[in-house]
Amino acid sequence: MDSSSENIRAAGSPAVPVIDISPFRDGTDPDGVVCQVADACARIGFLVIEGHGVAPALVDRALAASKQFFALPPAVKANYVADRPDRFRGYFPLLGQSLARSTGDGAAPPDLREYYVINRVGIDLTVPYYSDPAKGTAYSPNIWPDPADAPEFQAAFTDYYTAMEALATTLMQIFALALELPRDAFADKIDRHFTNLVAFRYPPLDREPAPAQLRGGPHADFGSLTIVHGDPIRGLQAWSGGQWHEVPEVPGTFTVNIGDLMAQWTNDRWVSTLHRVANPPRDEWAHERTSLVFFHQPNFDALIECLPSCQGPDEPPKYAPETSGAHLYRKFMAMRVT
Ligand SMILES: O=C(O)CCC(=O)C(=O)O
Ligand SMILES: [Fe+2]
Repeated sequence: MDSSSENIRAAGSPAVPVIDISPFRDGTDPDGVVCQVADACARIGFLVIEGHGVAPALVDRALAASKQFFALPPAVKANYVADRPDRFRGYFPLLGQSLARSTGDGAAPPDLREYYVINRVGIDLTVPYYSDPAKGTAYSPNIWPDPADAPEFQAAFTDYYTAMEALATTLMQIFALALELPRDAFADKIDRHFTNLVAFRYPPLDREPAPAQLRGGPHADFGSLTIVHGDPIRGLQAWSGGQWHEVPEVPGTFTVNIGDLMAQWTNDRWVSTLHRVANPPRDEWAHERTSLVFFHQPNFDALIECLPSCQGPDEPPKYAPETSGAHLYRKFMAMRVT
């Protein structure tokens, strides 16, 4: 089987470990957590975390607000489409983008999903770093739904974003230690991050999808790490060891996966794993899936180059140094279908 094969059912996945990170957060056994995370990042690039400290009510509010927004008529949702395609904010209609195109497959069909994107909250975007024209649309203000259309959306997403930002900071500290670096080694690369938080809706299927068309085509993520709150409606699958593995979506947990920039930093010692959102089997076509995904993205001008600790005499850097911003925009623009 190759990674483009269209199987729906994947292997169960003992390969993706469930890791309780509370001993790191409360300081009772930080090394134990660091070891488990290092192993998962090197082996499969996916882990499921519990003991993260994010209140379930925050997740529930963000999910409820997403569902309320997506239930609006298409003509209303269209009011929230950004004014230009490289401004990654607001509403993206069904069939407008293709994840697989980001991997160079320019003919891949569009993904079976719609979504809503927000970026930084709680900071002053008029300060020179953020308003600098050289940063393009990276630090554009958010597009918020009118409260008349989705009353809880802005508050729920602001709170969820803030919680994910704190969790990502903790994870980047765990990552630094797992790479035998000081705990704050990444701090000055992520203090002006431009992370997208995206609510995805994968609607029910009402017909056989086109050949190779999936809810989310095969791709690797673009940033440092991704934090996914999935749904009981499964579908997230990771490619490893020559087969697709179902990523366990355990209630109360988050799935974390490594993105391209972490692979570039570590010279592929850690894997930015190919993954996809598979279509449900025929008898589950009526089930829709809603996910909340935090795509942690280092500072726009952070130069991502092989960490000295990941470079040996026989391991020259595999990737040319590249900024976080350049990498992300290259990938974003490749995903466009319409
Ligand atoms: O919706 C999901 O669960 C994950 C989607 C995904 O992998 C992506 O958009 O990069
Ligand atoms: Fe992804």
